[in-house]
Amino acid sequence: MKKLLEVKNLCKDGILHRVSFAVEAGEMVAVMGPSGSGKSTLLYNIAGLDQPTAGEVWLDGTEIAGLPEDEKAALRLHRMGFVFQQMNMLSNLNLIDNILLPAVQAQKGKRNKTRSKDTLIRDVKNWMKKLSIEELAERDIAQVSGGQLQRACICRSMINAPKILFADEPTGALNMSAAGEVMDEFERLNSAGTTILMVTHDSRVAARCGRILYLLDGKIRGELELSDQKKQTDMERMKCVEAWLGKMGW
Ligand SMILES: Nc1ncnc2c1ncn2[C@@H]1O[C@H](COP(=O)(O)OP(=O)(O)OP(=O)(O)O)[C@@H](O)[C@H]1O
Repeated sequence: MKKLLEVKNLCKDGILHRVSFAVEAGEMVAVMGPSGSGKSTLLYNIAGLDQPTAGEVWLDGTEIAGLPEDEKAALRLHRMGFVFQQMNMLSNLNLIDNILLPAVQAQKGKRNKTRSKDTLIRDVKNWMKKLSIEELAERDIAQVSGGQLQRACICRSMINAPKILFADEPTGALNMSAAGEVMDEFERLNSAGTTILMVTHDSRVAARCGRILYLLDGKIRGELELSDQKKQTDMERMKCVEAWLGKMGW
């Protein structure tokens, strides 16, 4: 399989210490580790939302960390999707306009508009339908549940067909059933070919990924491969993850 993301000796102030790993196209990988171990910092530095102090981040053949800010922003818009616990939706826009926004931004400045406004709206509605929130298009973001809002964030993150989706505690603010639904969506996206790198505290969530990286004090201390255990039940996979986390000192 082709390496889509390659992180080489990434350092950030005193937080990350020469972190190296790769993610292949089509993988769904979780990053776990104790609070303060540097998981969010790792995600932000990989995704170009923060500037590493040293090291390289290669996405699909482009080194991101050394790029000027405007080029990084363009890469984020066109090739990356983001789903965060805080969700970062704009409160002055309704649900559909929040999802539409990055799609409209991606068309700006393009001499040959690849998607007309009607096409963009159709694409947004298609995503909302896929994630069962099409009835909520006109609602304010304060008028939907946490799970529905997180599904809207997933629509927004997918609207420009990213190469990779970054998620920081995407189920952190959700109850168990909403978290399960959000994970169902991630699994569907991953099965359809989207590569996903997510930070989670939840072993139930991590057990649904193909691989888990364990971060401690800003270093990767272990890795658990789960892709060969697809035939196991969710409960068996979770037990396997919890046993491994126990060995890692979780
Ligand atoms: N902007 C910042 N400036 C300075 N230190 C920071 C900053 N952001 C985070 N830190 C520190 O870096 C360390 C790692 O933080 P980070 O948020 O990456 O950890 P985490 O593993 O994601 O934690 P949690 O699981 O609690 O979200 C912590 O000690 C934190 O206090």
